[in-house]
Amino acid sequence: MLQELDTTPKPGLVDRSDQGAHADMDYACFRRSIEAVVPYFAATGALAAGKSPDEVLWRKVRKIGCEAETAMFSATGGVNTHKGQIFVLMLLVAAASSEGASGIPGLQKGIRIMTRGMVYKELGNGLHNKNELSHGERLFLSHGITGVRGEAEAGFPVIFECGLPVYTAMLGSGYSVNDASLQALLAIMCSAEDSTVVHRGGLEALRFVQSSSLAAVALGGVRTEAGRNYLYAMNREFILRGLSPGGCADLLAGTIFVHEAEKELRIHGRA
Ligand SMILES: CC(C)(COP(=O)(O)OP(=O)(O)OC[C@H]1O[C@@H](n2cnc3c(N)ncnc32)[C@H](O[C@H]2O[C@H](COP(=O)(O)OP(=O)(O)OP(=O)(O)O)[C@@H](O)[C@H]2O)[C@@H]1O)[C@@H](O)C(=O)NCCC(=O)NCCS
Ligand SMILES: Nc1ncnc2[nH]cnc12
Repeated sequence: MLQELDTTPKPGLVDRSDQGAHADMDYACFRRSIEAVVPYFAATGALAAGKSPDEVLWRKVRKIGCEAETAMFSATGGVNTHKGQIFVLMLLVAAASSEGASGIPGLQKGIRIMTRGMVYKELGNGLHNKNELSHGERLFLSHGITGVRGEAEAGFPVIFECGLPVYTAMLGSGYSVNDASLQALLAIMCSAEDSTVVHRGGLEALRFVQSSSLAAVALGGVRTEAGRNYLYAMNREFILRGLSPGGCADLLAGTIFVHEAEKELRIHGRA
């Protein structure tokens, strides 16, 4: 979580140099949020150890996730800093600590089993009767967007097929952790259906985020001066338009976690 926060310059997002397109949160607020939620991940890892990654485990993990969300809101004074990230990382921590984890295929399989049917159960069924809807729920009804739940049920393809290969290749070529994270974020932004972006600016904003990320990658991203300049310009433009790809930041944190978890699993002979 810290590495995601520290990655700079992230377009429209809070980082070491600015607070992106956010009036209500800054770097210090994110640090408080991280401090508040970290213990819940340790609890999830301990709970999942040696267990099958199934619906029973996920129900228990989700309860811890809800507690983490409550701790986040009380640390930030009610600001949603990490709701999506808590959800993504809880799932990944549970899958990586569980019995089923053996390398990337095992990790993805565990996630898919734990979240099987989630989109239908939580979005496709009965939302019309709910009094209060979250942004994600509302966007499902208006645009059919499945957001973080759809990503999870599909086994986080944006992490495993976009973020992770780019992150690993960049580190393997000798780039810094910051550069590798930025390049992975661009790859994620090219593909993710980020409901935070759609909530703020509609489908047009999502197309803008995806096409400007593609343009940045085409220029070489952080690997060229032109790409770096473009990235700074993207940050200015996202701030002007009030765009924050918060869901993509969550998937970057997931990418970083998977990279580290894969090393750990290899060390312990489970990859
Ligand atoms: C499943 C839960 C995440 C709950 O879902 P919920 O329906 O409550 O929330 P959503 O609106 O669907 O948002 C989920 C957050 O997921 C992130 N996200 C969006 N798209 C993607 C994606 N494609 N892949 C991954 N992640 C995605 C995103 O989080 C980030 O953005 C947040 C900041 O957004 P911002 O616009 O600045 O702030 P808001 O307050 O949201 O808007 P304003 O009102 O200010 O305009 C930041 O958090 C980032 O992390 C989405 O926000 C999970 O919470 C859950 O399981 N909850 C428990 C449900 C339950 O079981 N309840 C019963 C008892 S506890
Ligand atoms: N660094 C960040 N800035 C804004 N929203 C986020 N959601 C998760 N990480 C974020």
